[in-house]
Amino acid sequence: MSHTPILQARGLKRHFVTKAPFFGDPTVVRAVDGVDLTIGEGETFAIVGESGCGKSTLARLLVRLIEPSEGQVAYQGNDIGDLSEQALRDLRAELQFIFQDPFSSLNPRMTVGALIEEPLRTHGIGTLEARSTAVARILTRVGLRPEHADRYPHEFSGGQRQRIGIARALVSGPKVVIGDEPVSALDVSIQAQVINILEDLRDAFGLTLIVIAHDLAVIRHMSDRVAVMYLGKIVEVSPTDALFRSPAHPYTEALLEAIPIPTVGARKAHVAIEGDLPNPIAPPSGCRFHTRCPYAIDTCRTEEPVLRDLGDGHQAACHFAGDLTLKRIKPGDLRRTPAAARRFDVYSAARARTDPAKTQHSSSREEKPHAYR
Ligand SMILES: Nc1ncnc2c1ncn2[C@@H]1O[C@H](COP(=O)(O)OP(=O)(O)OP(=O)(O)O)[C@@H](O)[C@H]1O
Repeated sequence: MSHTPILQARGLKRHFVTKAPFFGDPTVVRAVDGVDLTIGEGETFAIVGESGCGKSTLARLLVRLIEPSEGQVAYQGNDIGDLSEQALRDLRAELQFIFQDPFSSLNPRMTVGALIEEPLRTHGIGTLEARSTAVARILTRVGLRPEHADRYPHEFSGGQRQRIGIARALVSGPKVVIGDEPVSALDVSIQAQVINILEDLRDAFGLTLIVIAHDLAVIRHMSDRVAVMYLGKIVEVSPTDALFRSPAHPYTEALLEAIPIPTVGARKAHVAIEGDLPNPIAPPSGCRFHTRCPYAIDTCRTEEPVLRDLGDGHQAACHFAGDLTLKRIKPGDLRRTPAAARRFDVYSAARARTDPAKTQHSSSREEKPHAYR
């Protein structure tokens, strides 16, 4: 990553303590459980993962909409945990959020003009006249008209309301914008328009964009780098092309295999990842993905893999992530081609190095049905 760092998280955790309704001890949900990341100025950084893996919590921690249980976030090199009230208010103007649901995030009793102007008023930016000029200008930038300022949100379609949400987020001239599923509530036909607007504004204003999306096609299209989250941790982070070309973590591989094949008239091959997301109250030992991973060996059940550097900014937290060739081998491959059989031998040898107890049982692994098919 050649960009200057703009946001950095170190050892970031957010554990939600929920009280038991009647009896019993409170439970602790480890929503974000030790995240380190660096986001560069001007880059579009995506966060993906199944529902409940901690994406929204991480995004809220990055802009201090919620407080961490542990760890730090630095914006332009300064810890945002130590800010005074005033400095925090100034920070809020620079780090803005676009919410998923344009219906509930806009106050229905305020005109569109008042809604878009609100962040400027809150941060004491500009005179009344300058603010109304800024509102008219940003309305035009998002493809609406200045006279729309006098109308109310219910008079607009879903796509237009999301444009209003974007205008509201951008009017104060932020440096970082976080979109939490910014298009997933919209019709597919409208999604591309809203994405185009976001990309235009990003390029025009040199924004750093952090996008949370479950739609991998959106992410592939928009982002420079992707972080994959699983149960509160980042398990892979990579430039987008490399992630889609050669995922290094079995969870990423499973997410990619779950993408429907967009062939007209064909039945969609929508493959779900086997099993449910384990409860973040008691995450599995060792590698948190081992309970659903078709490659798991004993080591995976006991030793937690750390994010390892694979070169060119690609990192993955998997005991096998060092050799991407090995990662592509699936048990079923053995029965298909001699080349695949040879690769399987290499794979078994690598497993033996990591987990000698498993060497003599490698053939039994062939019988295990592949979890992603
Ligand atoms: N305020 C809260 N109190 C208790 N638990 C919470 C709270 N907010 C989030 N959680 C829990 O933390 C975990 C992570 O939630 P989070 O919303 O960050 O996940 P997510 O990946 O963004 O999911 P989604 O895609 O569904 O929004 C979930 O188990 C969720 O139930």
